[in-house]
Amino acid sequence: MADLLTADAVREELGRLPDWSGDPTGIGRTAQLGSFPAAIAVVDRVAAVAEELDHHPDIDIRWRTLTFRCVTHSAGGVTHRDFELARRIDDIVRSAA
Ligand SMILES: C[C@H](O)[C@H](O)[C@H]1CNC2=NC(N)=NC(=O)C2=N1
Repeated sequence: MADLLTADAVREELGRLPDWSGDPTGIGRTAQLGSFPAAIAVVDRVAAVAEELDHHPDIDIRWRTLTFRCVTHSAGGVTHRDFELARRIDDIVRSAA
């Protein structure tokens, strides 16, 4: 099981990810894409990465605004795997924007 990060460690990692906020119970970001199909294309790419990492974000879809939340359910909080996934989500959003 992956190790839970402390509140300090979560704060430090969040300092490197300006679009993300959160605490040891979860981290999240929103992303507004240009259209609903563009948002769904991002979700599709995130799905592929989630399968690759075997780590899956919670995703809320509202027209062209996506909200991602990352938490390691099996650990009951935030781990390094959530930050790895968050960075991969940022890469995808960046290349789609
Ligand atoms: C069996 C498989 O590794 C687990 O169920 C994985 C799948 N994806 C997951 N994703 C997230 N975010 N947390 C988990 O605990 C988790 N567990």
